[in-house]
Amino acid sequence: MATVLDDINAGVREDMEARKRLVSLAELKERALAAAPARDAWAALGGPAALRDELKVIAEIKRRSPSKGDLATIVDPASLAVQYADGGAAVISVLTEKRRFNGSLADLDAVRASVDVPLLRKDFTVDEYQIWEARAHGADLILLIVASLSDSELRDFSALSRELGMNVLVETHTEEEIARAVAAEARIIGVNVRNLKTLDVDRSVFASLAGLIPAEALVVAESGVRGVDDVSHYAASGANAILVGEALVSDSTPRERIAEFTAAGAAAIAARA
Ligand SMILES: O=C(O)c1ccccc1NCC(=O)[C@H](O)[C@H](O)COP(=O)(O)O
Repeated sequence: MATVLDDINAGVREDMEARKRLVSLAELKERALAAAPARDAWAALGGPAALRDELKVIAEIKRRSPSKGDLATIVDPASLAVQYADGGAAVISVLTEKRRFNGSLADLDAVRASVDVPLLRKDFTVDEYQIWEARAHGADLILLIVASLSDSELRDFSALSRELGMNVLVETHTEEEIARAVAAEARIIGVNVRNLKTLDVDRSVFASLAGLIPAEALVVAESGVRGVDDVSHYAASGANAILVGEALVSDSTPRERIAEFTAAGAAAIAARA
């Protein structure tokens, strides 16, 4: 039976084929190679293990989700991104998937023009075209979801992203997926506590898997942050960064929220040391 993730990926492929008819891969490559160099998302998220002294926040611009429907009316993603940056977000994630999340590359362009922090193009990457597209639109980091890709795709897409100067957030949800991410030499590994096949959110998944990730890799806890208790839980369980969508887009003071999450994370990390 097809899962939610299968359906999303099928829609992503269809939409991408339509974009390919408007902008060829050759044209996209020219644009990507002419773009300003990518910012260092690895360093922004803490860099080498010895330098990681606080919890970093990846703040997401997320309009809608398959699990919750419409989350927020984001009239101006650029001004939301400025609030995220002012609050201290290390990286801003922009969901560009159209059908299920109501995102777009126009959102990514608007955010790129408004802030200088590294940007994650948050999409369901299934084709190298999307990687060239991410770079052409100013992204610094892309998402690869292990559950959607073969080992060779994982390796090839990671290599291409690195060649273009970008970092890769490799997303996992199980022990086996972490082993595959490590084998692909991922340097930034996310554990998404949302099961993308069932949409269940189980925050305990993070603590059960984070310890399997090698110390050199940056560990990102993805999804399920609703308040400071969740932040403290993830930081105490080994997160170097958290990826937060819903809690920020549905808050009237996202800047203050990010500062609050950063402080809660720092306290939990200090207690862990
Ligand atoms: O958010 C969903 O419902 C969803 C469903 C299917 C595939 C992916 C989905 N979300 C992508 C994400 O991983 C989240 O946007 C991200 O981790 C932030 O999560 P949250 O803070 O819980 O909004």
